[in-house]
Amino acid sequence: LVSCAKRAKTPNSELAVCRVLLAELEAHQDAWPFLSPVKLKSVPGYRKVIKKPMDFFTIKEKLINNMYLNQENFIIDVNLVFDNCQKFNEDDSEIGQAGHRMKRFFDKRWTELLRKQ
Ligand SMILES: Oc1ccc2c(c1)N[C@H](O)CC2
Repeated sequence: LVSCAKRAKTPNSELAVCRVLLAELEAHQDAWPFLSPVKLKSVPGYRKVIKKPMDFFTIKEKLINNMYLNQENFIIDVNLVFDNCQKFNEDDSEIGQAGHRMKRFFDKRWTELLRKQ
């Protein structure tokens, strides 16, 4: 998907935490709405409403291709997944609730992992 990326300068340890975090997000039972890109052709309005689509598969591709210059850019992309979800889905919808649970999980885990460093 993304191959000719600029080589990252992020120290390996920072990227290792991002890989651990992403693996936990992908394994979460509420991850199903976020595992792959939203099919823009089959979801009316999504392309117009959501300016920057993002998902866990795309984030994994970017990690593999060293496209994150630092941990912060990784966290910005993960939060983009949840912000897009809150924008497009009602809070009391299935996907809306999954997004809130995933965001709470992510916020807890990255502070735990980063506070340990
Ligand atoms: O009813 C539907 C149908 C498709 C989607 C959603 C809701 N929400 C997702 O955020 C984007 C994809």
